[in-house]
Amino acid sequence: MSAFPGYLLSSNFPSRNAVVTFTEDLINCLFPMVGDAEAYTEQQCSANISLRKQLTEILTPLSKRYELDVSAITNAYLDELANIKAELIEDAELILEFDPAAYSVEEVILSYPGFYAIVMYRLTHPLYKHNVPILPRMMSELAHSRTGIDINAGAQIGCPFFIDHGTGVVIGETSVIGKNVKIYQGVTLGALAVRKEDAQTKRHPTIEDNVVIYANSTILGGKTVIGHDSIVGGNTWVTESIIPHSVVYTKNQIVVADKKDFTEPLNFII
Ligand SMILES: CC(=O)OC[C@H](N)C(=O)O
Repeated sequence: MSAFPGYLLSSNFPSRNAVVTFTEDLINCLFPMVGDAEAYTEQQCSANISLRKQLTEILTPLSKRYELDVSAITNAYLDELANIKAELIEDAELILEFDPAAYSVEEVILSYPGFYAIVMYRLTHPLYKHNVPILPRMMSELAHSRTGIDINAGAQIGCPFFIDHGTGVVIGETSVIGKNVKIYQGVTLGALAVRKEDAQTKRHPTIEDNVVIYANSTILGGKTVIGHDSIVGGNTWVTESIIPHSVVYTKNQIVVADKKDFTEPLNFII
């Protein structure tokens, strides 16, 4: 009988509880009214004493297994929080501006699952860029389990970004999304083929600025580009690039692209 792999007994990994606490504290520092506002004063958060300690405690055991400069990563990450917060406020304001069912930016911040998923994405992406293993995935899967929205920390997502309703949204690791993009529940930005040997290649689509993708549409492939200012209608299957200013939708099970009400570029039937 083969022995169990040693990692099962290793203490070199972050505990789930530590990751949940770190995540909650991060969010409470960015948006004190989400948690216990009095416990997270601006002063405390700018000092980041507790966050620094927590991140160091999470990364130190990982650094025994992976090459990580714990203090450089921790400093760089905490320095990034102010920019992350500024971007998130822009995201929340776009949601308020675009969703007729949103009545205040506070409502968006406190309640929208799409906003929560974007918060977690913006908090995990810098960790991914610093080549931190496991932690960003644990955080994004926490958001996935809470919202049904699966955004891989490796995706590159511009600001502002809007996800409405959100359940079932999947945004793959090598997706690139421009500014001012809006997506609805069930949208998949996925790979055309799932092969382990493609791990280092761009497998997921590029969505340019000002695109809207309505519910349950699936856009696949690393070379697939949805041109800026386009609309992808609900339930549409797209595996080829779409030129800017298109409207793409499914009609009688056939995908067609029509001319949008713009003066320039012509559209085409695919
Ligand atoms: C979203 C998606 O295409 O997932 C498939 C696989 N995990 C990959 O990243 O390629």
